[in-house]
Amino acid sequence: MSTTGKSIFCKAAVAWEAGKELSIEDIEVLPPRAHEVRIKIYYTGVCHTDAYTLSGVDPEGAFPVVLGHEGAGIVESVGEGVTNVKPGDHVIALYTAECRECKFCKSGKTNLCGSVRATQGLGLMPDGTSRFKCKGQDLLHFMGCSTFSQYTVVADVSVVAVNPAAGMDKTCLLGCGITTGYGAATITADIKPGENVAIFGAGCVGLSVVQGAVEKKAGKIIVVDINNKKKDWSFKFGATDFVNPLELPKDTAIVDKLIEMTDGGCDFTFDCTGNVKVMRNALEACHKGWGTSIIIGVAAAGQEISTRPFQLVTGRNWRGCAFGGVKGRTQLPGLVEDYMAGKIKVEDFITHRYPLEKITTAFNDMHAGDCIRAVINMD
Ligand SMILES: NC(=O)C1=CN([C@@H]2O[C@H](COP(=O)(O)OP(=O)(O)OC[C@H]3O[C@@H](n4cnc5c(N)ncnc54)[C@H](OP(=O)(O)O)[C@@H]3O)[C@@H](O)[C@H]2O)C=CC1
Ligand SMILES: N[C@@H](CCC(=O)N[C@@H](CSC=O)C(=O)NCC(=O)O)C(=O)O
Ligand SMILES: [Zn+2]
Ligand SMILES: [Zn+2]
Repeated sequence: MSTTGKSIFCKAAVAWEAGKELSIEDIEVLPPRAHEVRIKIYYTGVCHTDAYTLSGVDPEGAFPVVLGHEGAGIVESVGEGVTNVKPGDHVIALYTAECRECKFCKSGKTNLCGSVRATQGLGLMPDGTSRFKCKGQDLLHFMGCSTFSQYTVVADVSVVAVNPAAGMDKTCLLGCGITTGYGAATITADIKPGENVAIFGAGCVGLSVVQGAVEKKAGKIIVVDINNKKKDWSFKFGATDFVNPLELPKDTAIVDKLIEMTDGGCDFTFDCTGNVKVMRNALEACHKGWGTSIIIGVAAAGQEISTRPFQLVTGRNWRGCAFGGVKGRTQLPGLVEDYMAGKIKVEDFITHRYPLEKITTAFNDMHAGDCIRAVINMD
């Protein structure tokens, strides 16, 4: 029997309060309105940003909410006026929308899109309402995706159809972590052959920067991580060097070590930790005159970055990117093809797999240090 135009009742992991475990609930998912798409989510990754928001340190965090933003599924139904996807399409949800009509989209300078960002940040659909109900109350959406639900509703600008031959347990990871790191190296930095790079933090995002740096034929690809378990992972993805700052001699700072290893500093550094002290080190490890440090990590409310202005006066550049600078609707299908052609590793990032009921275990795994990505089977 068709579900089009009707509510769907399904399971979702609900975050009722900051700092509390997710709870598996029966929820109601309302039908998509105009320019909205309802998706049956098959798989979702668990990104550190989900844990960050659940912990309560996200200035935009609001509850109760259905978290999750790294999901792949199949379109169940669409609202009036949707032309970019249709029922049956295999899709990836996009937390960085692409409307192709706003000032940002038309600028050619950024992948950020202004079309739905304001309501997205409030946890609402573009018309200011929610499509989720549970126990008599509305649940908020998250990052325009809410992939920790068996069904979700997203704006049409926040979804892209991809090759249906690609396994959704893999393509879900292209919805955030892998694309973010790979795009940061290949699009935002656009590393040139021989350039030296340092990546701080070897999680899914950092290792994906490594993968992108290898693709761009970087010179030295130095991973900096305080966890020695990340050494083998770094070399597996193509790093040339691994440095644990906690193991340097007492009088050697990580910045000095990197400057020495790269004959004056790195061409590019990437923060993939969200730690503002690390961000400063990453900037100061850049080569005088031209080095660029790219902030990817997300820092807690109240955290600020600082350095001596002289670091910038003397030609270092400080910037950042969201989703690696990748335009989701335009570029993500191509990344899926690259994965299918064996040009981008995806399976290698999956260290844990769980059913929806075990999603809290996936959150706990993230803090244990040996989890790169956990993939949740939503079925
Ligand atoms: N800008 C964007 O678009 C996006 C941003 N993010 C953000 O990127 C960051 C990385 O995400 P993800 O890869 O999933 O996270 P992970 O936690 O998996 O990776 C972070 C890594 O950094 C290591 N680390 C922690 N502190 C330090 C330190 N002081 N010096 C060096 N290494 C350190 C961690 O070690 P340990 O294993 O011991 O914890 C871990 O290996 C997060 O802040 C996330 O929120 C994620 C996706 C998109
Ligand atoms: N809500 C936080 C900021 C969180 C943040 O920076 N998110 C990244 C993506 S992280 C993915 O895992 C992002 O895309 N930022 C750009 C955006 O428009 O949100 C806060 O308020 O500090
Ligand atoms: Zn993410
Ligand atoms: Zn736009």
